[in-house]
Amino acid sequence: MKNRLHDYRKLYEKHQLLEEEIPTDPFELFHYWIKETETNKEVEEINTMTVSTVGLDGFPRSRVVLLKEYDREGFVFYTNYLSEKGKSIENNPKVSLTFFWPASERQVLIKGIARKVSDAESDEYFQSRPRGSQLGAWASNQSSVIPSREFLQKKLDLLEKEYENKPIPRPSHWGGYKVIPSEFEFWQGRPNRLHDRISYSRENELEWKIDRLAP
Ligand SMILES: Cc1cc2nc3c(=O)[nH]c(=O)nc-3n(C[C@H](O)[C@H](O)[C@H](O)COP(=O)(O)O)c2cc1C
Ligand code: PXP
Repeated sequence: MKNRLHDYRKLYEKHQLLEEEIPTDPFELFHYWIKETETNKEVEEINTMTVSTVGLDGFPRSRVVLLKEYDREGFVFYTNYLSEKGKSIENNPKVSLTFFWPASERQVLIKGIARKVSDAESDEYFQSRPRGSQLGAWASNQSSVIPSREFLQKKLDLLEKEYENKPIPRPSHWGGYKVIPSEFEFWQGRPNRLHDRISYSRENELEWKIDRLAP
């Protein structure tokens, strides 16, 4: 059976991205796009992004994570350092991030190097999480094969007892990565599939080369 999705057809026409209107600093444009998307209260989880890594087997692998912080240096997400992605990053820190905000017909691609954030930063973020999420980080040996759902639940039950009325420390294998970009691409959907694509490539600490790419 062939399932055709040919009739999904959306015309992108909400915005445009023109050279004369963009900042020289891609972080500024990213910030502007996030802030603008945030004003649309119908958009959920605008901080989701796809992080792609190169696996130990040489294959790329992508998964969604939550962007928790960004500044003029880079983009931070939190995860298990011993997960599949963690091991991949340790072996090859070259990653890409992809944001897709359908409501504003926009996509942002980022190419960069992932570096662990400091223990102090990871501690601070970990302590801000709900206790359930903190225990979840202890309970889940992320990416490993487990026998059943019950296995996880039992681990959680034991951890709840162990840490009852006690602060939960951050597992040393759980923390943040900051992706330091060397390239950004801002994609704005336009009619006739003739989208605007503006790329920023890092030239030095402060300067970026701006190019328009064919859609
Ligand atoms: C909306 C959403 C947000 C997620 N956020 C995170 C996150 O911030 N950190 C994380 O480790 N996994 C997050 N996940 C789970 C990952 O997609 C993935 O399943 C997990 O990190 C294991 O990936 P790996 O086995 O490739 O390392 C999220 C999944 C979804 C759908
Ligand atoms: C496995 C996993 N780890 C970490 C996170 C980040 O969660 P939090 O917002 O609690 O830090 C998520 C979000 O879905 C997740 O699924």
